[in-house]
Amino acid sequence: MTFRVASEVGKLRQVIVHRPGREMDRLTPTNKDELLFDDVLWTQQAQAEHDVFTAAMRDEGAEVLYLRELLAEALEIPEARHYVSDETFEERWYGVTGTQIMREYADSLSAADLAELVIAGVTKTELIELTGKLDSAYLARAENDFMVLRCLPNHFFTRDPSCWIFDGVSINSMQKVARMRETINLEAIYRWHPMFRNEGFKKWSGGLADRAATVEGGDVEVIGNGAVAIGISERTTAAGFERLARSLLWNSEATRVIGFLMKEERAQMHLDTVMTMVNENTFLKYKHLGMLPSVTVTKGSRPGDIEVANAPGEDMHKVLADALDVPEVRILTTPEDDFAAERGQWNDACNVLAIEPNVVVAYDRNVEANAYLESEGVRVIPVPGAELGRGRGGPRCMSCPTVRDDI
Ligand SMILES: NC(=[NH2+])NCCC[C@H](N)C(=O)O
Repeated sequence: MTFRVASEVGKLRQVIVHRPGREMDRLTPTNKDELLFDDVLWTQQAQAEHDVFTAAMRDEGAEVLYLRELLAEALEIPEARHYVSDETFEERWYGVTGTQIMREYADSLSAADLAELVIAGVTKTELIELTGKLDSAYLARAENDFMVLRCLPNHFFTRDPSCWIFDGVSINSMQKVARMRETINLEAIYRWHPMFRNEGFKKWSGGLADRAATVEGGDVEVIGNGAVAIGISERTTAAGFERLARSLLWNSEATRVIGFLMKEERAQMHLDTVMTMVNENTFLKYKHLGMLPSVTVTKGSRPGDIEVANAPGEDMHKVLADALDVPEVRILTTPEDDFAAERGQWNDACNVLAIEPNVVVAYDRNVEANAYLESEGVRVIPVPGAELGRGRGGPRCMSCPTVRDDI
């Protein structure tokens, strides 16, 4: 299968997901905010919900790949192992001896256990039990239940640390400390996993090396007709946006890259929390999103140059229509009162995953939004999300499509 995603809605063929695991058991009321969750999760129930989600995608013909397995398989390759260990166990975080202690322990593990360690993290008490060592300023300072290596509970939002755009992938530098190490794991998978390492796909970004120029996949929508829409948001910076746009315009089939200027707030951290596509020219849009001002980037005249054109908020729908080369786009906004709209958006009512045009996966709890979509001719495949949704992400966030049919 050739890795390629040139549309938000082309038939979904292959997708990377992560089934929540032991990392979720590390979430507590004390650390949840820092770890970007609004509540602690019932892990087994979250897993059961996730299994329904993956079954739904399989039933519709998509191949489901698990990040944990991909990572464990990649880590069988010595170079991948070195890369992940070097980047994960970093002196600048854990000091000289803390790093040594963790690194020695990591080196003793099988590939599968190392994958588990970098996802689930480890507490001070566990590390001392496992290694018998504690002579380190970093460890001495930490409380016993402190995660000396943080867990990565947001890994099941596979949309964000990497995203496919046309025939390449953007491996993303993440905005929040809680998610930065996810990038390392994706980098290892794409560079060394046997499924990817000999494929000639392109890389649009520099991963960790992009540092402050962050981009998160939840902001990136390949809307079609060579156009990409990106939220410049709480998570994707203007710099990250322009650098990705330049890379796409000069190296891919992208003809324009639109940046929507979003509010910086948690409820709408990514573009896909407020607007997703349900078919080639139809967007499901949050009632209170309003009209977003935008910047459209096209190729400049000299190689590597880009040109930026501003458009005011009132042009938002026209900007989308022009990009798709249609007279107008269809905007679906659930007709409901302001309370229901705000509650729905909080529960990812707008974060649907298209399986093909007019077929989407959505959380079952968003009853009004789903009924409205059905009334507009969209088949909704409902999946439970009472636990999963506590991390503020829905079906689109939980999926990283690697192959979709072209439209
Ligand atoms: N594509 C998305 N909307 N992802 C949602 C990610 C939610 C996650 N808790 C975070 O704050 O990063």
